[in-house]
Amino acid sequence: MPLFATPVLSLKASLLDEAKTGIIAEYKRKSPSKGVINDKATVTDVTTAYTQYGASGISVLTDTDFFGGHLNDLLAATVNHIPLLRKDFMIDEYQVIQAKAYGAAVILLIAACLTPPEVKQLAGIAKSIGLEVLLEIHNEEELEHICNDIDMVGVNNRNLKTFEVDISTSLQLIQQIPTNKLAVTESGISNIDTIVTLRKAGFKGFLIGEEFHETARPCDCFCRFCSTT
Ligand SMILES: O=P(O)(O)OC[C@@H](O)[C@@H](O)c1c[nH]c2ccccc12
Repeated sequence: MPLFATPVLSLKASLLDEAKTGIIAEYKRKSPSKGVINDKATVTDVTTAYTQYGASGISVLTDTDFFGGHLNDLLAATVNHIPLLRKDFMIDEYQVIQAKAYGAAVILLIAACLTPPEVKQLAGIAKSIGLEVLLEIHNEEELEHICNDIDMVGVNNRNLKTFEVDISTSLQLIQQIPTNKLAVTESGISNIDTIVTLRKAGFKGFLIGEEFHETARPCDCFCRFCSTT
């Protein structure tokens, strides 16, 4: 079967499945805010454990400069039968096609990096090749970037300029996210109580990275979360 005709998994359906945790677990080597996060655990080991312990989806950073990731990390994660999000700064059609070729089910479009017409264009291309689209917003103005081809809206709790995280960003913006778009909350989630609060507010997806890398074995931290969510 030609690559582009192969069916992809749906992150949206997986997040709506109440038998699962709603967690999108991230594989991350380093970040501009924290420096080195994980330089030991391999992408295959970590993503396999995330899958086994009940993640609804997996986010793989493919940006090299800031996050130490690579497209081959995405490919390595495809050994698992789980929706994969390509986490990168997407600005070009080529990257969307590349995401599909390396096994992603979903792309991230960051409103802060794109104009509303650019979001529309890239989201349209993604949908035409069977990918889902997660639009990331940080503030009220960026709600303007939401268009038909967006499946999920992610509120990033991390301020891109100061790197500070504030969960109230999610709690405020959820009220204005259209009800036909699945709401995801991103960054700075470090305990189960926060998930409970955000779930009550209406979020169906919880994107978590750093917290799972607090030990040399990210799956141990994930396991602790999942036994109680
Ligand atoms: O590691 P955290 O604080 O749990 O955050 C994960 C994820 O939300 C974060 O990595 C992220 C959210 N949006 C991004 C855009 C680009 C790079 C990274 C990100």
